Amino acid sequence: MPHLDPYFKQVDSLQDTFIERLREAVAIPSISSEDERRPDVVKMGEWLASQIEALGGTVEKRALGKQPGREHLDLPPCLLGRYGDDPKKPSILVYGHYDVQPAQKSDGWATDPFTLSVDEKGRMFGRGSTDDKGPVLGWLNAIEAHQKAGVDFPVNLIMCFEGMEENGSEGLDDLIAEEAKKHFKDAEVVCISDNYWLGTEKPCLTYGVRGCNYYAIEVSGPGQDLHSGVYGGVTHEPMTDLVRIMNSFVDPDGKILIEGIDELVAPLTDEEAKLYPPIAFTMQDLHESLGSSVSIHDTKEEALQHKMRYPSLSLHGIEGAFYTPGAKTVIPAKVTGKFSIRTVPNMEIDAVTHLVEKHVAAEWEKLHSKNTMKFNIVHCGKWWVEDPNHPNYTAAAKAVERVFGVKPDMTREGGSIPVTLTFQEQLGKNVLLLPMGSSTDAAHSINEKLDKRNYIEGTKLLGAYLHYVAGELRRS
Ligand SMILES: NCC(=O)N[C@@H](Cc1c[nH]cn1)C(=O)O
Ligand SMILES: [Zn+2]
Ligand SMILES: [Zn+2]
Repeated sequence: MPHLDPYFKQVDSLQDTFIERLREAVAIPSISSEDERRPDVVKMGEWLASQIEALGGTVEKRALGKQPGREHLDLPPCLLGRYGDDPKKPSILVYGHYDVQPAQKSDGWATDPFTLSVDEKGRMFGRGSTDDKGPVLGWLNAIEAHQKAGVDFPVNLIMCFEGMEENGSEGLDDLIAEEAKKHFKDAEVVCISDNYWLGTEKPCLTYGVRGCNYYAIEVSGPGQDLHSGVYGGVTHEPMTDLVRIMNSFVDPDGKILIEGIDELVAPLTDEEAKLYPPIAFTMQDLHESLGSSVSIHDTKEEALQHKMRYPSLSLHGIEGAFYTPGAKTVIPAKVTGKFSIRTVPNMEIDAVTHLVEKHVAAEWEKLHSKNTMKFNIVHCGKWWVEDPNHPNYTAAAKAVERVFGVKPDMTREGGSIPVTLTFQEQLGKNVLLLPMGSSTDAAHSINEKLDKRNYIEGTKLLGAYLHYVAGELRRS
């Protein structure tokens, strides 16, 4: 059993330093989906690179070219980092992202999203705190605590930190393919900390994610926005057309109404059904993380299956619509509806797109509208499922037991991290998701937070995992 107590003690005594590090990171509004924030994404990448270098690591800031479809924008660099180069130690690849989802105080945040605010319960609020700045910094914190505790770092750490994860990971697949036999060549396994526990108490190891096919439908007609009193009733309205189409995708119980989608889903076997009852999760956990009791399903097993192994379709928004307070009597001239499908085994990206496109065309036909409709694919990433009976998972389970005193749940994540599949396919190595945050962290939502306990114990966990995985890999 690795001698980890001096490391754990050092993590405890450095907690204020680690929180300051997170405060600095959260203060950089690295929103990858907003053009005007692109310099902040670049700034965040530079800040992160300087943190790695200050700890004695090396970093190459790899340019990824222009953003496809938005050629006026340079993609933010992907950081290819390394800490340690000892041929006697195994090399472990860790991935994370330094970009974040959009956030504005006016969305309903209780505090400024880009100022880390720690409350009396130790909840650290701020955009990116849990997704994914806190977990990324966890790896750096682990390095620092090893150095200050005088504990030998057990592995060579190969790092891949990108700045476009929340915007389709543009450019990353090509880079990974290019670097598979170079920067990533020594990596024996991959570990990613970018998802969440199912509840608030019990850690989990995650061996699957859903994919995400993201689409947009643009409907336009009038040459400009119109007065509804003057033109209402005499023109086809883009919003009316769009809402009809958007309304045809899914029923209020979440059932996808696009013909052929259900047939693409792998059936639930008796053996798989047995995996859900032992998972430590309650409907109360779900309601707590939802912030209310609006769940569709009544049992935890159904809820877990619909999060982990069935697809879902969500409507995200309508660009061009009138949405501010007040009663503007406008007919918007052009509106773009955005929606996505979370995909699962055995749904192939192109097969899903084909069915969606066919459905949209059929619904459009029914409208007999003189407006113009365009269907666009925004980005697609495939689902991923890994073999959890691998030393990588054995090591992580031992680390969880050591730090938290419990055996982790084995889960599949409802969200999407397409790079999991890319690493699995391009490197041919086992990939593990080892989350730091909990179910109540509100990633992507207002008041995103990371609990101090999850950050500090999570830092211990990431460090402990590196010791255990080094041991397991030596054994196998
Ligand atoms: N923490 C992972 C995460 O939040 N992933 C995003 C990825 C994505 C897909 N389309 C846009 N972003 C997710 O929404 O699951
Ligand atoms: Zn993330
Ligand atoms: Zn995210």
